[in-house]
Amino acid sequence: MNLLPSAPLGATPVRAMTIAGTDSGGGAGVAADLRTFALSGVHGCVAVTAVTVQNSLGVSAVHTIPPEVVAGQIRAVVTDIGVQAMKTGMLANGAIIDAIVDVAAEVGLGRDRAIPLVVDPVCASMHGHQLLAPEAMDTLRDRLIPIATVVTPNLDEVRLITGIDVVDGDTQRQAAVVLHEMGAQWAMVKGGHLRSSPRSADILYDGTEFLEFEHVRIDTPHDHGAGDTLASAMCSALAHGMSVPDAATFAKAWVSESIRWSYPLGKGHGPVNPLWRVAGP
Ligand SMILES: Nc1ncnc2c1ncn2[C@@H]1O[C@H](COP(=O)(O)OP(=O)(O)O)[C@@H](O)[C@H]1O
Ligand SMILES: Cc1ncc(COP(=O)(O)OP(=O)(O)O)c(N)n1
Repeated sequence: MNLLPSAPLGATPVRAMTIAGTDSGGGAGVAADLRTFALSGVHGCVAVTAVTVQNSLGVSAVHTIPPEVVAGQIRAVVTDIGVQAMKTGMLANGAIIDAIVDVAAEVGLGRDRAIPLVVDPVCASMHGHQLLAPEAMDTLRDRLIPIATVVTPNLDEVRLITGIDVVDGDTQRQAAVVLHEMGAQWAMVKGGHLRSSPRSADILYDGTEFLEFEHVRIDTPHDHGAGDTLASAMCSALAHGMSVPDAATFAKAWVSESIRWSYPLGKGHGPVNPLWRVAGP
């Protein structure tokens, strides 16, 4: 695959910010995003939204950060360091989403503004633990999705956001149309959960054409953090100035390799592994 360039040693790299939760097991959330940012030539900045007590078996507790502290982290970074792209992951509740959307208008974040925004609408962990309060769904739909440069739901998230039960390529495309109509500039509907298919195919749509990104389904239980890794790779590519379709091509290849080289960790699901990028023989 084509890799993204790193800045010469001593020079300031491009910057991106993740607005997301922490995973104490290090597999998903902020930890996953920072791994992908660093390995794709991007200096990663962080706005923490929540701390999760999490391991390979699941999430057992969540502590949320006050909305004004989330907004403060974003404002502090944009006004000093400057970023070329941002992504959201776990946002925990509607008040945090409101704070992000409000500060986004102030700092020029979102579609048709200076800083592109990848929205990974994380609602629950792979074990079913809630990572977004159900009452925040309207705020996600009505306020955050309309400022997304790209929104990247998995099929469970698609069902919660659009009510569409994706069972094949046709329903996957229907869901992409609805997400675009909700205001996202591009919708990428991920097909990782269509487990009966021998290929894992994601559909990208911008209101005019459907683009498909697919890879043979890799047989592994160690896929924790796959969604975060796809979205952060897309964010890195956008920070480097790539178009959304080119960023999606990069991100799909990046996450596929990272799933291929995932490893066991703990007693449950291990993480996907972007360290293939630097691993030696
Ligand atoms: N077993 C797999 N083999 C190859 N690609 C996969 C596999 N599982 C997921 N993917 C890809 O990983 C990315 C994350 O997908 P998905 O599992 O649907 O999201 P999430 O991790 O948010 O639940 C997508 O690009 C998807 O196609
Ligand atoms: C803190 C935190 N953020 C996000 C997730 C979800 O990770 P994701 O890659 O979307 O999916 P799973 O690995 O849970 O399938 C998380 N678990 N924790």
